[in-house]
Amino acid sequence: MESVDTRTVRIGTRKSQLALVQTYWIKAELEKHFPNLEIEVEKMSTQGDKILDVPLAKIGDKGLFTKELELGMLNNTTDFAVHSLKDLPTNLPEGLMLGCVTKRVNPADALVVNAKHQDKQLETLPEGSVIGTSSLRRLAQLRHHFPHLAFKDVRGNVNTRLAKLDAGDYDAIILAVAGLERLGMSDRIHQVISPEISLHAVGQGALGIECREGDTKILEILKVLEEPESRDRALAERSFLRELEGGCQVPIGVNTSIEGDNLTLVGMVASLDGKQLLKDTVSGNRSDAEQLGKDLAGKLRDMGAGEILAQIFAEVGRK
Ligand SMILES: NCc1[nH]cc(CCC(=O)O)c1CC(=O)O
Repeated sequence: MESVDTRTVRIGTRKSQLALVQTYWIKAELEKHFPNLEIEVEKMSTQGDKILDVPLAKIGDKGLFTKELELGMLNNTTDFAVHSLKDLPTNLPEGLMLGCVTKRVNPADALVVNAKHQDKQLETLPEGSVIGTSSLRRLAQLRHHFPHLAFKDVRGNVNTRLAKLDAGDYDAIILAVAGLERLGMSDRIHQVISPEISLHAVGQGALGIECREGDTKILEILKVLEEPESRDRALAERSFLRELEGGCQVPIGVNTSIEGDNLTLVGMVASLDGKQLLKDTVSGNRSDAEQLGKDLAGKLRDMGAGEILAQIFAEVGRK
């Protein structure tokens, strides 16, 4: 059999700083395992990178950050794409698959504050403080716990958002811990938000590598990057989201943990005003990860999640 490291491998990536950091990390890891592998990086612009003046929730999220990368794989100009797993839709185009989930870093959200609030926490920010977030999930949960705060959309990559915060457009913004850490900006993490306050997005903190279905050589190469716990947790979380038919831009949050063979999945669905917040937990063998996600979705549906989501799709003006 021909060895896996005798062909050139081409990685497709977005051009944002975070995407490039993640892609070059994957490239370096693969080069450690396969010193003879030739790896090229193909930088592409996605719709999500181009449309910067419309709130994310209004555009919808069906592959906003992934479509162009997927076309590259389908027409064989690239072999795989590195995504923040949370940006990867739960249903992939025909012919493509989630080939690998890498070891997850801290999946929590972080509060980042304007300098004038250095001495404050989420709990002590003054009434009316303006919090920047483009995520309905963060919005709904924070409104639920802190109805006295004000919320405003913020778009752009991490650097753009931080610049707007520092310029005084916001009192604080919410960003993923993982993104800030990967960009070497851990010093901006003012407070790590606990799961009791805000459950994170499905897949947050892990990288997902998408590739052609049945491309055994690429799948063989990607195996060295796979981390079983992160993979099982991601499968449970993605199955939960898929079952509720929500993308990244719906107020759905999760938290997962594994102890021994037991996987616990916490999930929530909230209304945009934060007044309704449904939350429940399932637990079972990690080999049934996807079934656990479905079970939890069923539980939340029984509690009324379907009505909350239908209301949101009507409000946001799509579906
Ligand atoms: N939607 C943008 C996006 N996609 C992935 C991350 C952070 C890294 C991660 O969650 O893995 C971010 C920025 C953010 O939410 O702050």
